[in-house]
Amino acid sequence: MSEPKALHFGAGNIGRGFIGPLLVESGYHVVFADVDSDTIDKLNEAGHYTVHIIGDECQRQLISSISGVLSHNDDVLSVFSDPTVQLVTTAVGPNILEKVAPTIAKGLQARRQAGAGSLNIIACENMVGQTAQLARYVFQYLTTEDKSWVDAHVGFASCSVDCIVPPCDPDRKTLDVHVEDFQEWIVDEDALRMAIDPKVKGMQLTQDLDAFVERKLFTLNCAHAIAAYLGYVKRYRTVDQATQDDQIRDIVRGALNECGAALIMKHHFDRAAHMEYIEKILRRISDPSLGDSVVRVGRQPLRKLGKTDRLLGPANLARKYGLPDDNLMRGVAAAFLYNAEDDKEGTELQDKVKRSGIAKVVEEITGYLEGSEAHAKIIEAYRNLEQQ
Ligand SMILES: NC(=O)C1=CN([C@@H]2O[C@H](COP(=O)(O)OP(=O)(O)OC[C@H]3O[C@@H](n4cnc5c(N)ncnc54)[C@H](O)[C@@H]3O)[C@@H](O)[C@H]2O)C=CC1
Ligand SMILES: O=P(O)(O)OC[C@H]1O[C@](O)(CO)[C@@H](O)[C@@H]1O
Repeated sequence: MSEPKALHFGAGNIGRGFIGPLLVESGYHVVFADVDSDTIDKLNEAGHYTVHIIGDECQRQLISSISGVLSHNDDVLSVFSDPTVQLVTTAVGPNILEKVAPTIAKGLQARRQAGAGSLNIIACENMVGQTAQLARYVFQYLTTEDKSWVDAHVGFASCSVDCIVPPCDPDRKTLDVHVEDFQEWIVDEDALRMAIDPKVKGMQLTQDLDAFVERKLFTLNCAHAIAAYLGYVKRYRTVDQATQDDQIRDIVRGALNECGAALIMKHHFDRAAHMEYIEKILRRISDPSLGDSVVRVGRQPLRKLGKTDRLLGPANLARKYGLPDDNLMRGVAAAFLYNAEDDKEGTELQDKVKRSGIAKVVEEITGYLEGSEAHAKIIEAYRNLEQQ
């Protein structure tokens, strides 16, 4: 039997640092598909790279059994037609799913024509229901005949993916990556079309994905985003520097307690275990050895201000249960001040504020009407932060 393969879109930090290594360790040959030709050339020329695991002892892991294809040419279609490829993953960024969908649709069509059998697809992006969203995009490009084949043969499984992989070499002179030693990948078992074989080390399957996704996005990503946005306002460079600031740390911890109370109510999490989870996350994001910049963690503020994303998602949940939300609202307010250089969404947000005024923009983005209690809290926090 030939070596099993997995096709992974996005040879970036999480692709090279987390998803790729787990697949390789589990016995897969990983074909990375990316738009960046330089990265693809390097992957094919070197055939390996090193993952540096940041922890008490810095460990190294050599990743081989890898290759690369450009994601926008026909080579990637022949990977879809290969029956030894039974798993396709992505880590390209939530806003890019729409762009990879036509290629995935063509790939699935090629697979059907080649009679290469069933397949599972798992998008590993930080958002609620990322693979279901990808499936909706893909279906727009399928014929009726292809749609019924895909329905019967392709599993689109959403997941929660948690491992901090800060960029260690933004210019990608080397393919090496630095990753933290915490790893969690939880996949919706019910959405798989076939068993994942070989099993992927470290991949947990669940029938209760929503609880895991909200626990992670509304805790790790919420804390991270609030620390990054408040850190940006106070001109800290890294998230760990921001969390050393007592005022920021209190707001982040307060926000996690507010959201934690709501998550415990909704998902019936064990309170003590959830409190431990919060503490662990505060320790993780405060680790100076990650050197994670506030501009990486805060990138794309409009996406992060989405109604089900890491800031408004927890704020809405707390409000739904009539629970305190003051710290969450401070985090939301800080996001409205984000204007990092080279961040198109930051620029777009600040242009909107200049054109329409903060009150209108808060109403438009959050859905909280001017004059409501929630809206007033955000504006008050925004005005206070503006003074800093
Ligand atoms: N870095 C991290 O610690 C974590 C990231 N994530 C999620 O993983 C996703 C990727 O994040 P990172 O790896 O940090 O970003 P990144 O920017 O390092 O990697 C994204 C990769 O996608 C590639 N790409 C862009 N457009 C593409 C296209 N049309 N087709 C194929 N490849 C394309 C880029 O060239 C780049 O190599 C995001 O959704 C993020 O939220 C999730 C958990 C952890
Ligand atoms: O990747 P995004 O969604 O832009 O957000 C950055 C976040 O993702 C992570 O990289 C990993 O979950 C976190 O470090 C951070 O909260």
